[in-house]
Amino acid sequence: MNVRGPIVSVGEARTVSTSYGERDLREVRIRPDRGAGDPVDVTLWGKWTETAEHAEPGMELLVTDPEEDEYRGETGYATTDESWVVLEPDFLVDVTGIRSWVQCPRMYYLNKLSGIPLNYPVVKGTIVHEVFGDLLRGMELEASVEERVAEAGLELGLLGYETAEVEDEVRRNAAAVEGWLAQGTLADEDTWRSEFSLISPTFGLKGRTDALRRGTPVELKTGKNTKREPRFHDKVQAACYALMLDERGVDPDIGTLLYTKNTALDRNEESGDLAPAKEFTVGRGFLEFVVRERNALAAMEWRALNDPGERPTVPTGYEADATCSYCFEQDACMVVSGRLDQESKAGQIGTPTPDEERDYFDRFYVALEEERRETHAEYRKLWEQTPEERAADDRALIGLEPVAQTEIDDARWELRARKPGDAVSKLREGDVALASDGDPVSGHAELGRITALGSDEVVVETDEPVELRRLDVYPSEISVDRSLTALHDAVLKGDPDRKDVIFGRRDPDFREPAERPADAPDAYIDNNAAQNEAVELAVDAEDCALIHGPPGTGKTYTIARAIRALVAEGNRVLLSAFTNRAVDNALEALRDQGFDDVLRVGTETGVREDMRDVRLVQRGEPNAKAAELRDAPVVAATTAACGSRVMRECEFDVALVDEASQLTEPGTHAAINLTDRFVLVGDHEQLPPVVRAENDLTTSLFQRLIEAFPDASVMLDRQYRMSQRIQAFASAEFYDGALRPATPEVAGQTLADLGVDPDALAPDLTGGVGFVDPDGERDGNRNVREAERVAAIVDAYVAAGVDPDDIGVIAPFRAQVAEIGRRTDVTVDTVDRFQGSSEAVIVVSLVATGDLDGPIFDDHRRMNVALTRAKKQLTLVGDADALGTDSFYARMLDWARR
Ligand SMILES: Nc1ncnc2c1ncn2[C@@H]1O[C@H](COP(=O)(O)OP(=O)(O)OP(=O)(O)O)[C@@H](O)[C@H]1O
Repeated sequence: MNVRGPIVSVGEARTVSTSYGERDLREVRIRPDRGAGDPVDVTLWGKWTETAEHAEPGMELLVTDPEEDEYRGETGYATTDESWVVLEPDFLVDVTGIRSWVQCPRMYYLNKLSGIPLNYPVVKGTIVHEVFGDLLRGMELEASVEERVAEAGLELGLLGYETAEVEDEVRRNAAAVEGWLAQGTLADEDTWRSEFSLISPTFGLKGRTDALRRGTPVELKTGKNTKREPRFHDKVQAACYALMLDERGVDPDIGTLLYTKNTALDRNEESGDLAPAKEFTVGRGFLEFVVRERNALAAMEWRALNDPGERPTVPTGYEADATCSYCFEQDACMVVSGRLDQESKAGQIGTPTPDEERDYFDRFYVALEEERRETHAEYRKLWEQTPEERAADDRALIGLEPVAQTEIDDARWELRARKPGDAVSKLREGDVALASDGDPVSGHAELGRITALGSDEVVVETDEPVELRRLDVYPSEISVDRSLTALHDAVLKGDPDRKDVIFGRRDPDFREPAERPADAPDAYIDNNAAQNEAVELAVDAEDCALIHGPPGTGKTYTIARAIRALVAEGNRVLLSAFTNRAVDNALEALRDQGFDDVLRVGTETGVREDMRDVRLVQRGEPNAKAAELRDAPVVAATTAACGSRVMRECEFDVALVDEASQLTEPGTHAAINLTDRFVLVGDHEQLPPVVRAENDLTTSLFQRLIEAFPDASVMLDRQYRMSQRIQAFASAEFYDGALRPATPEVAGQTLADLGVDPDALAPDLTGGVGFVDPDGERDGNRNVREAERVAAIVDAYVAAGVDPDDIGVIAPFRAQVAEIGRRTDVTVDTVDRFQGSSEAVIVVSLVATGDLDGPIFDDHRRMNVALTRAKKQLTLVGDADALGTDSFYARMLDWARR
């Protein structure tokens, strides 16, 4: 039994005499049942009073296995010897975070800001870990070393290392692992598991242990340790895994640390215990210590968001006993403290950044931490929802039947499973997802990438084999982590000149046309004045340029032309976008325009097949690999990839960022931090940034800058997609009537162009735009009658001769997407999934009846996207009465019925 709920008040610390002698206690009043119950007192005894010191009203407290007592007719609870006390259990702390927190809380904070930089110890450590995994899987040492070092070719090359020296060092480190594994008692492979992901709902922990040996955690360290005992913070890390295993009912009594450098030490020079493997007993007291430290961390993070002070709470370093002068991070710590004017045990150097920059940093730091909470809330659904609820929520594919597990290249696994025919979810090919044996929390789960997702089969690639019975959406924190780093780099390392523009202290500068190179063409694009102006703005920008591109106005085409012009002037260009799709589309446009000298950075499954020939493969000879990346005139990667440790090492003259209106400010910084100048391309009248939290992250840097500096922007006003009739409404409502068809052919498109006889169709399905009211009934997020009607409309178009590939259906909710998908074979998806694409014929299912309740209808930008996907025929299906309740939708209805 547990008690759990938000804290109402925290009592004073007291000492009382008991039959066991003097004992400390502290009473905390909570509202049990997660706030639903009447307040009760929970007495925290002994060392748990330390956790009470961090507790504040509003935080959530969990006490496991408490003792229940009655006092003056009131029920109360008290900790027992079996109890764990956890603050903010919903805040999932990463084990590596606890490890650095124990060294120094401020180091934990600094690590969040700086991310994992590219340096040799990190790369070498990764290689040794991979070799460790290979050895556990029975691979031969030499083959593994060669393979893993080759795979790290790019990173090693960027760091200036040669293959032979790295192989040599890895071999010496790996010898420790091999020697240890060779000891007879460890030979039984079944007792081993390499790399095991663990999540703990009770302790609010998550992480990935290097290995499990007979259920006990083994951690690999590439450093040396000549003491008998493992290092303290290494033990903390192993103990966190022990806690998570404990929650699964395993009772790991020992933890093992493997210091691989020990075998490489010279016995004549080093004294002490040179054995690489050090074991320690995982005692209850130590585990409790780890939980208390985790609680202190979670409490600090809670305060960062909830304390009323002007600035978010961050650790100062005074919380730790550590000596700053011994700390490797001392310099970085002092710089951050100095620039952000933060209190710090290490002291400060440098002058603080201006107020507006610190305010900006604080605002986005908090916004990103809020986003992290939202991500944790997604994690929670993994254990709070039943598999059926998760499936109904489109967040999981359940009931999969494993068909095959095949070992493929690089010691990876391909898992194949049969999937029930009607199962649908948010998951798409290329997504990273959590593959599990049916229970992603207490069973066996591995992260993998979906490589194929057909109507009755799913294929996933993972590092370790799993019985694939369930596949869950994986709520990754990587975007938050990389955004924090990008924020840090932008504010603390950013060029002052750039910051003057970003913070509105001056207008962006542009070169005079006369200063263009003599061989620059008179016009970059001769059939579209706005596009030509956009390219001019891009090549002349000394800070930034903003290209506003409504639907189908040739953003991609213009980006490609601008890149060619910039390269012709000798610039090295970074091409980026929010999605892989947009990056590949821009590359395709570049190649269509005859420019091929590009390098695509991305994972194999992320990059579209026809762009794989220009994809940067990390594997290879270090120098050659580094040169490939450093010398490419155009490098293309998503903004998420721009935040990777490899890309953070790169420099460019100019960044062109597509879909910039869908990026948060920190997400945009990730790309533009790498460059001198930048060009943002987007449309703030279409979908805003994709975030879970409602805060500053919902406005893009693109939108903020275009509103601040209209003179640095141009709007592309000729569209190449929609007929005159289709574009009219969007043009009037979103673009002040400025959007026009680019040519008479575009304006005059009709269904007849597809060889269809319009007379064969009902009148409301022709004429460019039509409206059908099927008299349906909304039920939750679906409307069955409407779905039937939509399918019938699609059938009518097909019967009239439209190719099913030329038809798309858009619905506002996934439930309705599924409802329609069951009744037709054409592409059916949500608005968000349709952004950036188009079809000859689009049918939109509006679902709502009676009123327009729901966030979908509040954001007109979403509707703008839905209404601007069709080229020749757009048919809206919905309830006329519901649409009539809102003036915007009433105007839409008038237009559709005209
Ligand atoms: N100046 C031009 N001359 C001729 N064709 C053009 C021109 N600009 C764009 N196009 C064509 O118009 C079509 C749409 O262009 P593009 O794909 O670049 O639009 P987009 O704005 O990126 O679209 P989306 O709104 O989907 O992002 C393409 O077929 C492209 O080749």
